[in-house]
Amino acid sequence: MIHIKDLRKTYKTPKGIFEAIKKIDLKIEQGEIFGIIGPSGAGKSTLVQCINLLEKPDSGSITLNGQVLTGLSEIELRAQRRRIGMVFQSFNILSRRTVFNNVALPLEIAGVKKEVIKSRVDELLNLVGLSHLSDRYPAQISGGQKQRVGIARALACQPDVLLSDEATSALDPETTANILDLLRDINRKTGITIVMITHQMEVVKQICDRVAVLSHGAVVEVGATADIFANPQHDVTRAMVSAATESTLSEDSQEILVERLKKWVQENPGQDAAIWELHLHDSRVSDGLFAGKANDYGVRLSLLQAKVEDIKGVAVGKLYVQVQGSAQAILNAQQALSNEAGVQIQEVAYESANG
Ligand SMILES: Nc1ncnc2c1ncn2[C@@H]1O[C@H](COP(=O)(O)OP(=O)(O)OP(=O)(O)O)[C@@H](O)[C@H]1O
Repeated sequence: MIHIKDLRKTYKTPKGIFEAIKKIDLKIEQGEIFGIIGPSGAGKSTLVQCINLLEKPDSGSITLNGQVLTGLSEIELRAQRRRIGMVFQSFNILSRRTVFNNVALPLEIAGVKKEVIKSRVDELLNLVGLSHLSDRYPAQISGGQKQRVGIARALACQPDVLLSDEATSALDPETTANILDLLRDINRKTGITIVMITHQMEVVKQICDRVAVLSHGAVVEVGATADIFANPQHDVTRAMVSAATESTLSEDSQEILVERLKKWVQENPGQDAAIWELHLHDSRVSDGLFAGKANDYGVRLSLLQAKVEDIKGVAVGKLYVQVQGSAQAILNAQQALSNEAGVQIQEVAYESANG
């Protein structure tokens, strides 16, 4: 659908040539919601500008449904731009036009007949849930509603792709979730391909089928969202996944738990006890841990705290457990769980019977 091949883009700076995009190769399939994520400065905006034809790459190509977009004349570019609907972080809607007239604008520019515009805009406002606000001005609607106008306007000319550039970054979490639900709904109803450029792993987690992780102008990892969350390979991805699935023990709870751990060891001579933080990346942990395997190693596990989410069918999160048994049994269990069950274990506290 979209094929980005060997894309490179440099900028001239007073310090010399800066490689904003070193080399990007990506294939985005028809009908999918594809996320492009990366930290600040990774090259996301540069990539968006190359895809929407506002920046000319130094080399490489971008093909949309078989049509090579790079290397077109200005007139050809103008026509091709209509095939890509853009949604922006700052909404970019016109304050002097009503909701209806904002959505109608691209159709007016394209020279579409008035009655066709009316029915098309009505249909779009219905799709984004804004029919009742069609006569309002931007100052009279909320941020989330403004973004709905932006989405309806982006879809007006029936583009092949919806390119969302940080569309939810300025919105609160609840409104973000509503806008993401709307985008997923539009994707299901119309089959349109959606490319989500974002620095928020939350966005990827909620709606993207696949994701590419960008760092320093290159794709460092690409795959199905569930796989990326379950088994992140690159440091940048790991940091982003970890931040998005964060669950930590507060200092207060940690103190209380450590006190309890000490007490337990005093009351149970010859036994050690520890608190482990387990990083859960797939369902193996439930088989490997709570289905009784821990018993095989002569330790007892009890759950202290857990934050586990289902991301496209994969359990991702963190568990805190208390583990009790002989020093050797705890060590054996730790090694077996990390080696055989692939569970990442970090020791938060350890109390030994020997003091
Ligand atoms: N016109 C320009 N001239 C020189 N350098 C630029 C220009 N535009 C971007 N850059 C540099 O290219 C790199 C990538 O920038 P870009 O804006 O594409 O990153 P980004 O991932 O979108 O970051 P952010 O999330 O902060 O917007 C940055 O180091 C930036 O300073």
